[in-house]
Amino acid sequence: MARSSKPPTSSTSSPLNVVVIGAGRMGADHVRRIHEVISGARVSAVVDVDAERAKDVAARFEGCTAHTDPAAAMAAADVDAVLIASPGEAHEAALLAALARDLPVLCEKPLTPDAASALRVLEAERRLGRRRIQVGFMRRYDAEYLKLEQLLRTGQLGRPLLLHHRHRNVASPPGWTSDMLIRDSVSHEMDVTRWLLGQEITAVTVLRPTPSGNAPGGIQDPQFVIFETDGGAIADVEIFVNCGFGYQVQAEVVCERGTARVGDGHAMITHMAGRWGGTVAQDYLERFAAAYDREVQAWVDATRRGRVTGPTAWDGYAAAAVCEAGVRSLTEGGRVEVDLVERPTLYG
Ligand SMILES: NC(=O)C1=CN([C@@H]2O[C@H](COP(=O)(O)OP(=O)(O)OC[C@H]3O[C@@H](n4cnc5c(N)ncnc54)[C@H](O)[C@@H]3O)[C@@H](O)[C@H]2O)C=CC1
Ligand SMILES: O=C1[C@@H](O)[C@H](O)[C@@H](O)[C@H](O)[C@H]1O
Repeated sequence: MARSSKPPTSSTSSPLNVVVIGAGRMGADHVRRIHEVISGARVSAVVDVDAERAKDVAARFEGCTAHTDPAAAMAAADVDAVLIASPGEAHEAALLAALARDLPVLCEKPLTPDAASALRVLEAERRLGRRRIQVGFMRRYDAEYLKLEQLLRTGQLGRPLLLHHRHRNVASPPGWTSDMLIRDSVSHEMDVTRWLLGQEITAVTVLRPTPSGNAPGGIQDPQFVIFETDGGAIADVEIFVNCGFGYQVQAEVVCERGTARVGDGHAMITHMAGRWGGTVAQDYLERFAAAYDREVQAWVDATRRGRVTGPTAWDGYAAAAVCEAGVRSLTEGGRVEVDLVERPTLYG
């Protein structure tokens, strides 16, 4: 947990004024969450390059203004914090503008789309001399993943040896390409593997099974991804973004003295008319609703105390570096080593 030298502009009794950049699927959902679900913050401005979209989302909440330029919105006098939910390619500019104003930021994953731009952000934060950025790897706030991480930390199961992940989406959005399975989807497993094991990923191998006949535009879907870590563990990820039936995210850790598994989604099982079963979530907004709520509440609470918690810019950079290795393995084949710079002392 890092302590910032600059307390938020708001006093602890007044809500944090948040600028939300990007009013698409995630941005609009975070705006709703800040106004309707969590406490201690309000959205003072919504920014989107699509002026109509910004206006539409801002108009739902009293006193919320609409903008098309992130830097101009951040320049307003009453801004305490920034939530970035624009596409990954737009994150670097928004992050650098927020850091230039010493504003705390919750940035949706990815921190940035590649390691070089992520390093530029790390360098800007290092120059500032304090952590201001939390990256939106929300699985760290999911009740099941939290339990798993706590169990592993007790050491009861012994040393983790293997980690199996499954990540399935109903259908990929229009225009998806094969590398997006790694960059947009498997980036979560990169973070969760590093977090659960407390180890860095050192090499990535992407295997390409015969694609599903339902994969649009001939994209390579599914893929089977293997991570090696600096602690000697191996993690595998089945990523399948056109599975058709539901949104499933599961993880099983195999340790020296036992295993633990999350994500089976057995909230309720029915037995009826000679059959038994439950339901499968249909997307991430449903499956991880509580995790997003917990993530944004934790960010607001920490920010109001002048602190920065959660996944750091280093975590975002590490995921970007692993993504690059993964995309190279996907396109060129074989095992690709991850190229990580030395971790700056700011990130512990
Ligand atoms: N944590 C999670 O589970 C998820 C995270 N994401 C992440 O959230 C971010 C947004 O994704 P979606 O909402 O799905 O995308 P989206 O395409 O629905 O929305 C993006 C919005 O940003 C706007 N925009 C584009 N460039 C901009 C700029 N330079 N400044 C301001 N606004 C700009 C677009 O007009 C659009 O309204 C991405 O980084 C994505 O990876 C997305 C889905 C799930
Ligand atoms: O971050 C996300 C999306 O961008 C991505 O496209 C999905 O595959 C993930 O499940 C979701 O959590």
